Amino acid sequence: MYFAVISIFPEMFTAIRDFGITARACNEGKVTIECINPRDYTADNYRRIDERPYGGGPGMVMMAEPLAKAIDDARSRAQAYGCRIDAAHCPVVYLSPQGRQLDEGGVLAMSKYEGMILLCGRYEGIDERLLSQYVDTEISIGDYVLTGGELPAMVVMDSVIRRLPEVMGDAQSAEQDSFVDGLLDCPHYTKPHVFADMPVPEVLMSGHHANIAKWRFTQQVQRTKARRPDLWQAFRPSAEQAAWLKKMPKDNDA
Ligand SMILES: NC(=O)c1ccc(N[C@@H]2CC[C@@H](O)C2)nc1
Repeated sequence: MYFAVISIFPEMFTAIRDFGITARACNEGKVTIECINPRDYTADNYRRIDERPYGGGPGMVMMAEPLAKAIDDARSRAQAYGCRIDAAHCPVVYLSPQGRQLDEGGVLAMSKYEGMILLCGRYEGIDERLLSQYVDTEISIGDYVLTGGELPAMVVMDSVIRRLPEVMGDAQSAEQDSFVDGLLDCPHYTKPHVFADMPVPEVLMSGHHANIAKWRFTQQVQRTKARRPDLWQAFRPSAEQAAWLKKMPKDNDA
């Protein structure tokens, strides 16, 4: 999968290109992340990419032209990579608090794209004419304002890359993540067997895989009910999960 990020701070993206699963996916050629700096598309000696806002007010606004040229270049790079560069296969995505809130369903949908061009703003934002002309969809990672779109862009790329079939090594581990089956994750334990006088729950030491699976599901149900009643309301159990729920002691229905 191809990602182009348009940002005046390309060095920030070492955070996902140089570490962990996302770095491995890049090194194995399963993912390409190209950083495109709008400053490289300016015509003046000062490499201006921002200007004072029309109508007055504080701060600066990012100018349309350098971003337009950067997006055009990103599209031709995506095409060279093999992407069809329409909105259905390789959308231009603007990260902003005005966007559609990112959730696991949206992540799964984005993991089907051939590529994505992620537009990262700074200052007070980007000239509206660039957004209306070039942006296919806006995404928000939450109802809060950040100094730039780079961290949201990395959140989007991280969550999408880990859902790519060719990247999910042990598919099970991704399946058991919070939200993937609509429930929060269960607790996890590893060595040592006793920590701070607390032993690991016996069932996990039993080697009885069916009991372990049931215990983990029960933990997910209890946690989801306690911490995210909204998720519990929306939860649609599989046939197997519905059977297990029926057998759960009443207190689990608290
Ligand atoms: N919640 C979010 O996903 C989010 C995205 C971007 C952002 N800030 C940038 C800086 C200027 C403008 O481009 C928007 N803040 C919050």
